[in-house]
Amino acid sequence: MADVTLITGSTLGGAEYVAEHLAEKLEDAGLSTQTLHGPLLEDLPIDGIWLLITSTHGAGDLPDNLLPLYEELKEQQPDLANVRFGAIGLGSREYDTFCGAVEKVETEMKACGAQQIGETLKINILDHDIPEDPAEIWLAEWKKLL
Ligand SMILES: Cc1cc2nc3c(=O)[nH]c(=O)nc-3n(C[C@H](O)[C@H](O)[C@H](O)COP(=O)(O)O)c2cc1C
Repeated sequence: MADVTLITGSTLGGAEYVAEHLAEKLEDAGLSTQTLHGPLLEDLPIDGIWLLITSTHGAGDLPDNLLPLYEELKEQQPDLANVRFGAIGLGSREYDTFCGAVEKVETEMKACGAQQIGETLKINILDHDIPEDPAEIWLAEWKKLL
């Protein structure tokens, strides 16, 4: 099992680029990683460390590729007491539902007993042309908490 499992939800690819960048940084720091774009529960280790990175679409909705996992968490309520997780959202302040998807995922992870490491980073793409930059800064602090 990898030290950190990165899980993405993305429609246009932005969250996937962020995940790939952060996976590289984690590997540089000597941690092993696995990156899964829109996995199902059965694809995931139910212990260890997850790093969830998702954009928001529709009106505060999850990207289509992360929706099945989110629904599994809601409906099956798997026991995630041995999972610790970090969370990053990509969104735009143009919307009232800024980063609504990552908030939903965070709530559901906690409802399943997972313990959050650090605070959720919400990246406003209007302020950051390159979302990898704030994500990398956040990661440097997050890594210290592992
Ligand atoms: C149709 C559409 C709806 C969106 N709705 C929201 C929203 O409700 N809240 C938000 O914070 N961002 C919203 N966004 C902004 C996206 O989350 C943002 O562009 C993000 O960088 C896309 O990342 P992705 O390439 O990983 O899908 C929306 C974007 C589009 C195109």
